[in-house]
Amino acid sequence: MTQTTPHRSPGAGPAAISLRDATKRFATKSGDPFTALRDVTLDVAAGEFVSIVGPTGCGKSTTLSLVSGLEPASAGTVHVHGAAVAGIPDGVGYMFQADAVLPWKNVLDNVALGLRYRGASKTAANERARDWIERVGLAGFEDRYPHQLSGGMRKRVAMAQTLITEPSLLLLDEPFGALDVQTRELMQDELLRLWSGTGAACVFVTHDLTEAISLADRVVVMTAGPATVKDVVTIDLPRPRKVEEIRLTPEFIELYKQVWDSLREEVEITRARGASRVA
Ligand SMILES: Nc1ncnc2c1ncn2[C@@H]1O[C@H](COP(=O)(O)OP(=O)(O)OP(=O)(O)O)[C@@H](O)[C@H]1O
Repeated sequence: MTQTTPHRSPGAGPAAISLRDATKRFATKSGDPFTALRDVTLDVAAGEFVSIVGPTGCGKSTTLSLVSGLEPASAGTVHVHGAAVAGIPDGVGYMFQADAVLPWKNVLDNVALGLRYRGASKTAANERARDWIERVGLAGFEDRYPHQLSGGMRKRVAMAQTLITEPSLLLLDEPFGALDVQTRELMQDELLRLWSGTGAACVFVTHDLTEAISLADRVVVMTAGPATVKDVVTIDLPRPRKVEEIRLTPEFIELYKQVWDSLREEVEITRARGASRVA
């Protein structure tokens, strides 16, 4: 189950993302730096889907911040497509739990936004946006504003908004966390459908082990904070996957046990710390 570093699929191509002993310390008011992440070593290949799970507050989002260039590493290295990360690398697409759709723009303008920022003409951007709106199942809703859409529909807009720029790195931070269970499963299937064949390296942070396993080629289990990689579990389930079906298979249940066995200890450590703080 556990691989030795660097954590990487056998036979995979050159790493799209490569962290080596990446450590992140934040300055604090007391003057003592707070270590959020320590010695994280991880490779993600182009076209690979990696889920990151770990106890609450351990440093999962911070890992994404290092890859996206939002935060510099305090020690160690972070490379994207072979180049050291300094600022936001080209080709990064980000999706968070909170919608990034702009309430004052309609669906068409929201989806076209990324291309417009990159200098595409309105006609060209709108044409591509209409295509993506169709791909995410929202044809006919181009003129609607975000408040006129359901949570799942807004998530579809966010997906189209992210994918229209054809990112080579897709960083997803609990993107479906706020959705009801049925919509969430639907969106997971949609994400796999839209991502498959794009060649994008995908890093997906979630608290939900079922979601992590259903989507990924590998699940990275992080330790209690400051987080480092504890285990990497290879998810050798066939693709294409239908998430609601694959979850019922004995292979899936076995993988779930493996991931949970690894994670449980870290969750207990985190809970014990929380209890000692309020004792
Ligand atoms: N800018 C910052 N300044 C100081 N501390 C920070 C900063 N960003 C994150 N932290 C701290 O770093 C630790 C890791 O945070 P992070 O958000 O990466 O955890 P997480 O695993 O994504 O959390 P969750 O599971 O709750 O989503 C936390 O203790 C957090 O308070």
